[in-house]
Formats: sequence, C-alpha cells, structure tokens
Amino acid sequence: MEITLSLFGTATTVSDSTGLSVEGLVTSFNAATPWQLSLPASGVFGLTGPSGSGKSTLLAALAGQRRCRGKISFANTVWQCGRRALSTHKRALSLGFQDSCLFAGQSVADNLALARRYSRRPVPGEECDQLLKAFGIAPLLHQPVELLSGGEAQRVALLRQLFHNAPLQLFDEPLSAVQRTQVLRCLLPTLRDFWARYPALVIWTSHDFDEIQLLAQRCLWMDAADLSAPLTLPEVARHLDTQGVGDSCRSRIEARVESLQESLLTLDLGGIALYADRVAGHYRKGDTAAFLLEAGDISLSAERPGLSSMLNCLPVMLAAKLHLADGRIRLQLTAAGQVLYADISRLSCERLQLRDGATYFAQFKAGSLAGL
Ligand SMILES: Nc1ncnc2c1ncn2[C@@H]1O[C@H](COP(=O)(O)OP(=O)(O)OP(=O)(O)O)[C@@H](O)[C@H]1O
Repeated sequence: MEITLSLFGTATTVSDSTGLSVEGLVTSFNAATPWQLSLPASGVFGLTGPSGSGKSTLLAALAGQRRCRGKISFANTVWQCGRRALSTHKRALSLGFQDSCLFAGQSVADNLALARRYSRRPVPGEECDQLLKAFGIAPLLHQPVELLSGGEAQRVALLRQLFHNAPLQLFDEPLSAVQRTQVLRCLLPTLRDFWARYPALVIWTSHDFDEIQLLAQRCLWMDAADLSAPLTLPEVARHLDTQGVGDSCRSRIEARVESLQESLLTLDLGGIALYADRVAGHYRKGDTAAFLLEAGDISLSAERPGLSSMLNCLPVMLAAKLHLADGRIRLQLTAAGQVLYADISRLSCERLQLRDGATYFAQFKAGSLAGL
C-alpha cells in the first residue's frame, strides 16, 4: 500500500511503512552505489565495515547533515525527496558521535536537562536516576563539560541521547574512548535493557563486533560504499573474517616459553603446561610470548577431562557471564591473573550450571593459539 504525504506543500508518495525507508539515496561518496534500506520502527541494528567505507556518511545523510538526493522517510514522514530535504531539527532522530559534541559552557546536568526538555518522549525521572548511576555519571553532574575526560564525555553524550529518547537513534562509535570492561560488563547490558523497555529504532556503528553482538541481532555491512540489507551476526562475522577487519572476541594470553620441538611450542602459564602448534617466529626458553585465542575455540568442562586430542586443559575461574544478542553466552574466565573469553550456547550454560567464582576446565587445541 502507498500513501500520499505533503512535503513543503508538494504531494509525495511513500511506502506505507512506520519504520525507516531509504530509496536510491546518493551522496557525492556513493554516486555509483545508491543506498536502499528498509528497517522496522524499532529494534537495534549494528552497522560495521572497513574504515572509510561510508558508514558515517550514511548516518550524516539520514540525519540531514550531508547533501544527498533520493528518498528517506521515517514513521510515514518524508525527510528527503529528490534534492528537497527536511532540516535536521525537524527529523525525529538523535545522532551521537565519537566526538561527544556536548554543549560547551554548561555543566553535565545542564546538558542532560536540555535533552529531556526538548524530548517528545521524555524518560521518567526515576529511570534517568538509574541511568545516571549505571553510567557512573552521578558524581559528575555539576562539572563543566570542558573538564570531563574523553570517556566521561562519551558516557554523558550517550546518556543525553537516552534522555532525549528519539524514535530513531543513530550512533557513530559512541563508546570508543570508554574502558572496554565497563562497556562490555555494564553499559551494553544497561542499553539493551533500556531499549527493551523504551523501544526505538537504533543504528549502532562500531568497529568492535563484540559491542554489536552484545546489542543487536541484525547488522548492516558497508564495504566500499556498498550497503547490505540487515544480515545475521554469523553472516557479518564471515565478512569480517574474509576482510580481516573488525574485532571478534579474542583473548590475549601471555605465557613463558619452555621449549620448541619441531613446530610444537611448550609454554608455562602459572605452572600449567600449554601447547601452541604451527607457530611462526623465534622463541627462546624463558621468553614471554603472547597469543590470541578465539572465544569460539574454547570448550568448558565442569570436571577435569580425561585424555583428549585437545592438548590444552587450563583450570579457570568463572568471573562473569554476558548474554550475547544471538542467544549465546560469553563467559569471562580468569587463569593465572589473565582474562579469557569463551562463547558457549545457552543449553551448555544450563547443563553446566555455571556459577560465578567456581573453577572449570577450559580446553582448546594447540592450533588455536595464534602467535603474535
Ligand atoms: N567532509 C568530507 N569531505 C570529503 N570527504 C570526506 C568527508 N568525510 C568523509 N570523507 C571521505 O568519505 C569516505 C567515507 O568516509 P566515512 O567517514 O563515511 O567512512 P566510515 O566508514 O565511517 O569510516 P570509519 O570507519 O573510518 O569511521 C572516506 O573516503 C572519507 O575520506
């Protein structure tokens, strides 16, 4: 079904969609690959792809901050038709950048109050108080924004966007300066919970695929100005693997070199022997060597396993569980003061009856340790 709307006094026909509809959107950057996109009125969608591929340009065009032509409509309102465009402040959206863009000369509290005052869907005060606490912003409320660190400023800017609670929320690497553990363990779970209770259409741009996995169930992929339709997370992971970009979840492990025989390296991690196969480079006994280990390469047992073709068996302590958007569970484990991540299914998690603080056995193949 199609409906007719009036934009600047001229009748315009758009698809009857309450979500976001983009048809043939062209900027000076993507003249050869017009963008098409159709997203529902609510839901969290990741946006990732190689650097310089056009992600920020797309967000700027959606927000009316980049000259473009084509059609954009959201919630049955036409924002762009041909070269005619509705100005940014008339679009029901908010846009958050890596550079926090807070209002200078004002306190944190003033910045946040403005967002609520100009919101058409203000978030209840109680909710705001909880968000202030979860984001660690409460002690900073009376600070002038010029005195905030980069990570603090980003957290305030993100909070300002939540307080404003626009129907379409665009984010461009909004947490790149915030400590990763705080992002993964506190901020992303808070955001997921917030958007479950205050639905909006969210497009979250990041190079950190773990962030996207924790927030979104679908993700857009941009490569050389070519925009995909929403993909599943495994589909995007395959793109990332092929391109060698992005950041799937890998742990960095450091261990002391014991011996190298043929291509099998024997290591010592806190008194436990580890083995790395097919490693390149020169290793000398006593050196500290670093390796990467994919979260998906680890299997976990509640009891010490018997003989196995998996050469590595490391006792680990479960520090935390993170629920990934695709239903899997990411476990944060510690061993000899180092942090490892393991991705397992919800069923495995239930069967193992995992408890924080308990000891388990992480198994992985010698070939899974990639030397740095
Ligand atoms: N204001 C501008 N003027 C001219 N070219 C620009 C401008 N902004 C970006 N570009 C160019 O447009 C292309 C796309 O940039 P864009 O910032 O959209 O990419 P991106 O995918 O967001 O990259 P990143 O992941 O590195 O942030 C790049 O080649 C960039 O150099």
